[in-house]
Amino acid sequence: MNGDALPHAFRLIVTGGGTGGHTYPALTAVRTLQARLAAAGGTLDVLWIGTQDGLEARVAPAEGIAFTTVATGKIRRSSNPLKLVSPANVRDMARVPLGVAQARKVVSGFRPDVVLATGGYVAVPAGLAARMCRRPLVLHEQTVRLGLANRKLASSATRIAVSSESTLPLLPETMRGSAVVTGNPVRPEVLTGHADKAVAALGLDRFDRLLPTLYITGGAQGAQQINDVIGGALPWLLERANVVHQCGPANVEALRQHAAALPAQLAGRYYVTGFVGPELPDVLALADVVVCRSGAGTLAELTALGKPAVFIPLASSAGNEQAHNARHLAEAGAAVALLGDVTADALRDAVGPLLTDSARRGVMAQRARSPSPQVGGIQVAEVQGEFQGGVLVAL
Ligand SMILES: CC(=O)N[C@H]1[C@@H](OP(=O)(O)OP(=O)(O)OC[C@H]2O[C@@H](n3ccc(=O)[nH]c3=O)[C@H](O)[C@@H]2O)O[C@H](CO)[C@@H](O)[C@@H]1O
Repeated sequence: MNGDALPHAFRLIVTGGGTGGHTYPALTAVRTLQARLAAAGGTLDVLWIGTQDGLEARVAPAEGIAFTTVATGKIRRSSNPLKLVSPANVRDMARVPLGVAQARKVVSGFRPDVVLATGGYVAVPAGLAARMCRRPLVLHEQTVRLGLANRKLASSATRIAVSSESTLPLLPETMRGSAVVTGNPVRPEVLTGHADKAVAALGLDRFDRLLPTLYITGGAQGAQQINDVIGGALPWLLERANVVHQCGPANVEALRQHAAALPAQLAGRYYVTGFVGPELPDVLALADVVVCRSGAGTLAELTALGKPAVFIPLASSAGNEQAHNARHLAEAGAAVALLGDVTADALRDAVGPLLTDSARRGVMAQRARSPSPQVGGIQVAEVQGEFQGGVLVAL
């Protein structure tokens, strides 16, 4: 089956989530499929299997997508084998069979034409249930190396959609024939934001429009490391830029208190929020420079838009995936990568020239956007996520 020859009434179970990097590609695939079927006079019946505390629990219902949960077990990675058998890991592992049993009931009741899994812990029980119920299982991988959930599911999958050519040689040999390079789908609205709408929606009227705007984002949960580094550089940054700081829902209060000590003029240029919801495209349009982690979703969005970025990768991400992403975009002149322990001084040195020199920003933006040949393991064009409907080719 492919995206051009879908049945009239299509039944899809989509599973994946926890973070934005797994949730938004699933959402984009669902929406694209809905639109394609509607255009052909068909219908999509879709059910999302997620977790109650993941981002998908908010995103799916808000999009009118039927949503259900199953038990999941989070595996805390560690280089120390003793930590792998920690009480928390043992307890969580015990939840996996329960999750599989629950997911099996859901899958056999719904009878999907396909189960699409985009990663995150919840994808494991739902993906295993697909195999048990003999339903086709399609995986989507956002990063160059397979994430933990997709590694667990690889032998059960019918097809795997990957975001980069560079993933193909890394796949288990038995999977290579069923792999298809689709890119990492980016929500289309991310590419069409308006700066003025962000100012109106977030009440940024005290921002100084003669100054550039810096968007700082730590991902859906925020990033303590980024918050700490920004805290150390804040007055200095606010003398040179307006700052929108997405810090994670748990950190908002502490950061607002910290900001209360700023002089009034600088405080007016600082907007702090836990999570950026539907305004994200407009905030990205407003941003002249972005400071962020280098997860695959953020990377796909920033390169598609051509935004100058300073990456502070998550040091412990699987196989140092984020450091790999950051380093290779930096080598292409498309970003600055701050690796290891990052100080406020290092941040000032990286961000300062970008804030004061718009020509420099322009060159970096151009390099981020331009399709380039292989850049040390990541093809910039492929992570741009232009291929919105790509995942459908794998169905
Ligand atoms: C800690 C961890 O395991 N990180 C992984 C996770 O990234 P994680 O999900 O943390 O980050 P990504 O950069 O992949 O995606 C974040 C997504 O959330 C959106 N967003 C974020 C904040 C906000 O306030 N509003 C909002 O909409 C971003 O625009 C983006 O679309 O999955 C990625 C894709 O498999 C991996 O590359 C990362 O290594």
